[in-house]
Amino acid sequence: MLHARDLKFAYASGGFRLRVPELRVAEGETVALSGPSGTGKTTLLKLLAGILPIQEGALTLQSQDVTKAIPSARRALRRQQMGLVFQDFALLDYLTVRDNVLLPLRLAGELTPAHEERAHELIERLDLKSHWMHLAGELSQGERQRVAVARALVHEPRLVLADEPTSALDPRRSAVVMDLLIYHVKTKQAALIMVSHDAALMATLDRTVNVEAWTS
Ligand SMILES: Nc1ncnc2c1ncn2[C@@H]1O[C@H](COP(=O)(O)OP(=O)(O)OP(=O)(O)O)[C@@H](O)[C@H]1O
Repeated sequence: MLHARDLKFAYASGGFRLRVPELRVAEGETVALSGPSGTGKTTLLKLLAGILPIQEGALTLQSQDVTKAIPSARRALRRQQMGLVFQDFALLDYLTVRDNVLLPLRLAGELTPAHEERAHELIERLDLKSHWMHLAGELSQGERQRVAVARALVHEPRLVLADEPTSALDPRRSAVVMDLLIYHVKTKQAALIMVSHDAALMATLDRTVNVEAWTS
């Protein structure tokens, strides 16, 4: 599903350097990225998502070499094949929960009634049914985070990249989110790469990769 080899990345401001000798993630696999704060976990997720450019090394996604793919091709791949949950949730406050979940599909002209049905099911499963037509700007942080999870899963992506997707949630809702993510990966032969600082939560995934050794 994903193969990164000799990836190297540095921000223009200098200082931090990430070097990933090799990372392989198979279909149906769930992987936790661990390591102390500032070791590059979010940076690595952004490289894999194509939000940051690959400066050196090679990245293959579903047998497709995306190392030198142009930005529009990476955007299309991200939209169609990936589900992303980042720490800022990236919701539009002036849109409803429903419209936030469906917006990427609507903008791409790919929205179908089946997507709307799935969005509703996800929102119900995430205990947000009563908020379906509420504005995102009126939600708590935990509610916003769960909307971001629904948006990441609505199009049944092959690869889910999630940066601490339960950080704002109580234990019961964390468990619901983790169940949803893992169920998706296992039933659709997708893959999950997830940043976490929570040992109990990491233990629910197939394996943990410590990013610390890849940083200088
Ligand atoms: N846009 C940026 N420009 C310059 N440096 C950055 C930028 N974003 C992050 N960094 C730096 O890169 C390093 C790695 O940051 P990153 O957010 O990837 O770490 P992390 O392991 O995800 O941290 P945390 O666990 O605290 O979320 C840090 O030293 C950070 O200050």
